[in-house]
Order: sequence, then C-alpha cells, then structure tokens
Amino acid sequence: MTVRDQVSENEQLRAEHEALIQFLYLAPVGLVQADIDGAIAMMNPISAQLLMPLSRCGGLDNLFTALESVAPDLRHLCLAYDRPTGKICDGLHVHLNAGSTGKTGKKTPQILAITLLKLDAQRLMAVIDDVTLQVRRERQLRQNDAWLNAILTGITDYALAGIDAEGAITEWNPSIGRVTGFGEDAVGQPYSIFYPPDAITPERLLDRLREADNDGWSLDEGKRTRADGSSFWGSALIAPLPDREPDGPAYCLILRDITDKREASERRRREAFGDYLTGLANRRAFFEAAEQELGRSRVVPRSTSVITFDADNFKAINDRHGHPGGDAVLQHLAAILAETFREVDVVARIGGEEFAVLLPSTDLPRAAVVAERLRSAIASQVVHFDGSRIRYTVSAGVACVDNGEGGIDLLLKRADQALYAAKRAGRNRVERWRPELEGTPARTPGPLPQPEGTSDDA
Ligand SMILES: Nc1nc2c(ncn2[C@@H]2O[C@H](COP(=O)(O)OP(=O)(O)OP(=O)(O)O)[C@@H](O)[C@H]2O)c(=O)[nH]1
Repeated sequence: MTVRDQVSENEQLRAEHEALIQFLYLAPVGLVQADIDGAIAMMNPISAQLLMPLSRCGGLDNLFTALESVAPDLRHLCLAYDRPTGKICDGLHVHLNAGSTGKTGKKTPQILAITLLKLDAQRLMAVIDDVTLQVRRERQLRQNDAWLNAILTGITDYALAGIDAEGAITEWNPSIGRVTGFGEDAVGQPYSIFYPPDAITPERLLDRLREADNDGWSLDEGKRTRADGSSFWGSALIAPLPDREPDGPAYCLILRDITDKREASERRRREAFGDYLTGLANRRAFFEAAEQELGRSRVVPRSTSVITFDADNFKAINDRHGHPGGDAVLQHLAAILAETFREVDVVARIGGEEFAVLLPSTDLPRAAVVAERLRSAIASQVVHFDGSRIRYTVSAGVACVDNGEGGIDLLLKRADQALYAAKRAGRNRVERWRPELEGTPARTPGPLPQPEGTSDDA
C-alpha cells in the first residue's frame, strides 16, 4: 500500500467515524456505549437526558450504577450472560420515580425501555427509550377494551355497532345479536337494516352521520326492526369516533330497545306534537319536521314535496250530520293518510279540515301519483256514522322544491295555491303547482257550486 493509499484510507475511516458520531447525536433514542463492567465510554445527549435524573451525585460514569435504584438486576443479568455477543435484555421496562406531574397534580411515573446488547467480551451497548406515553396509551386501550366488553356482554337492552363513513355496519358483536337478532351477515349492510323499510331514506341515513359530525351526536326514536321482521320501539344514537382508521368504523351506533318506556315518551310527544282529534302530528310538529328536512336538503341537495288535502264541502257535511259526523269524516281521512304514507313522511292536520304531508326525497310527479291514488281511494269509500253512510271527497295540491329553497312557507304556499286551483276546477281533484299559479290565492275560496248529495242515509 502506498503512502497515498494509506492517507486516503485514513480519511475514509475518519469520515465514517464522523458519520457514526453524527448518527449517535441525532438518533431519536438514547444510545450508551459501556465496557463490560458498565463504565460509560460514550453516550448521546438523549441518554444523558434520560439517565440524569437517576444520577445521585450529578455524574454519569457507570451505566449499572446509574440504573441501580430502578434496575438492580441489570449488572447481574450482564454477568450471567455467557454468550460472546447478543441481546442481554430486550425492552426491559424500568419505572422512574422522578416522573412528570400529570393533570391531577400527582406524579406520573416515567417509564424507560432498556435494551442491552453485548457487542463483544469487553463492550456493551444500551438502547434507552422513553415509553411513558406508549405504555399509558396501551393501558388506556386495554381499559377501554375491558369497559367495552363489559358493556357488550353485560347490558341487555343496548346494541353497539361500528359504522363506516357510508353508514355500513363494520363489525358484529353479541349485543347486536341480542337486541336485533341480526347475525354476522349484518356486517357490510347499511344501518338502516334496523329500521322498517319505509322509515328511513338513503339520504336520511347519511344526514344523520353529518348531523353527528356537526353536533357531536345524532339521536332519533321510533319503530325499529329485528332480523325476524318483528318490531320494537328504539332509540338510535350515532356519535363520531375520534380516531378513525381508514378502513375502520367512523361512527358508533348505540341502539336501545325502549319499548317499555315508549308509552310515557309517546304520551309526552302526543301532548306536545299531536292533534287531539286525529292523533296525527299537529301544525307545530309539521313545521318543525319540515324545517329540519329542508335544512338537510340544503346541505345534500334533493327534492322535497308537500301535499295538502282538504275535505270538499265539509261545511255541508257538518250541516247535515252535525259536528260529530264531521269529526268522524276527519278521523276517517286521517286514518287513511296515516296508513298510506311511509314512516319517513310527516302526516299532519294543519287546520280544521286541512291536512298536509311532507315527503322527503320525493319529486313532484311521484308525490302527485300518491296524491291521486289517495283521492280516488277516498272517493270510493264510505264513512259509517250514526246510522248514516257519509261519502266525501278531497281535493289536493302538490308542490315540490329542490334543495330546500324558500323553506316550508314557500312550499306550503305553493301546495295551497295548487289546492285552491283544484277547488276552483271543481274539487275531487289533484293539482300540481306550476309557475302560472304564482300570485294566485293560497286559501280556500268562498262558496263554490256544491255537488249533489254528500250522503246516502242507511
Ligand atoms: N266537524 C268539524 N268541523 C270542522 C272542524 N274544523 C273546521 N271545521 C269546519 O269545516 C268547515 C270548513 O268549511 P269551508 O272552509 O267553507 O270549506 P268547505 O265547506 O269544505 O268547502 P271547500 O273547502 O271549498 O270544498 C267549517 O264549517 C268549519 O266549521 C273540526 O275539527 N270538526
């Protein structure tokens, strides 16, 4: 080897040594090189920082002495290790008393993980890592798991289900089986499987997730379905999960069977939002539900329709059969409306003999078809009252708005304008709102030609 080669080799060695020192300084863990008796030859700043609180006299010259109070066995472990090289211990946890002060004001112990390597007969390398947070998180996770397990196995009238960002159920657990009877085949299906088929639309399913994102939770109460088709009264709370994995659940659904409590809560609801004569929703409930639905459809664009129904020549029915006879007709009409529309629709009595139905996610033609079917069904039926057979008809106005534009006032005004047009055109008709009706009256007109015979006495 020439002198020149020798110089170049020395330079290379020096560069490698520099790189090694730099690595030692920048490494995100504590690295200590010591001789076989623990005398420290070299240590990086992180290890100095981690070990300094253990040093009694302020000096750090021996690894075993520094760790004596927290890992007294380390020196012995090292002496007992008879292989020429290898791992003497791997991630040994040592708890330091000098921990940081937590929120409660108590000292929280700091935990170091120590890995000790025997490099050769004379040298040791210690890798020291502060794992306090990691250990605390693992403990928290274990605790959460234990709590969740206790809930899943111990509470009988709750079902807990994870759902993903599209509303599909992500995993099955015994609580779902217990409350709903659904098995593992529920996984991957939308959470609407717990609802009667007409009680939730695909849009409403997503609305509730959005509501949970915005408000922190979303709660609804109503009829729910079990796997065998039987129903129960349930409340469903959806809450977003804080740490979402890309493929994991994004929300937690807590489904509770509240059949026992239904009567009391239904009574309260009826008192506040129910119509005393027909049992349908009242005007207040209708407006509240409509504002909510139109608000949602402003966020996720879709059509919302309203149909208003008004009994024709109702005054004449009252005059002929008395007020109770008129009431019987209103109750008959209410019952037909209630059984015709979906659970998700809001059927309300909003005036004396005026009814309104809100149809979420429904366009004008579809709403008009339903209204027409109802009109013709009513025209063919008879109400039995006090020995009389009362025949009656209804007129209907149908209107629709896209994306909640104009709110319920505009939607109802248009439905009423169409209803007025139906009355003007002779009653017992369905009219759709169209731009030409803009500016026409929205209230029922005065006396119109009365049709002949509204009853055939039995
Ligand atoms: N029985 C009964 N009648 C009611 C109730 N609320 C309002 N009415 C009556 O409904 C009638 C409505 O009459 P009008 O507004 O003239 O309408 P109409 O006779 O149905 O005529 P058109 O709507 O134009 O076909 C009035 O006589 C009211 O007293 C109620 O709760 N029960």
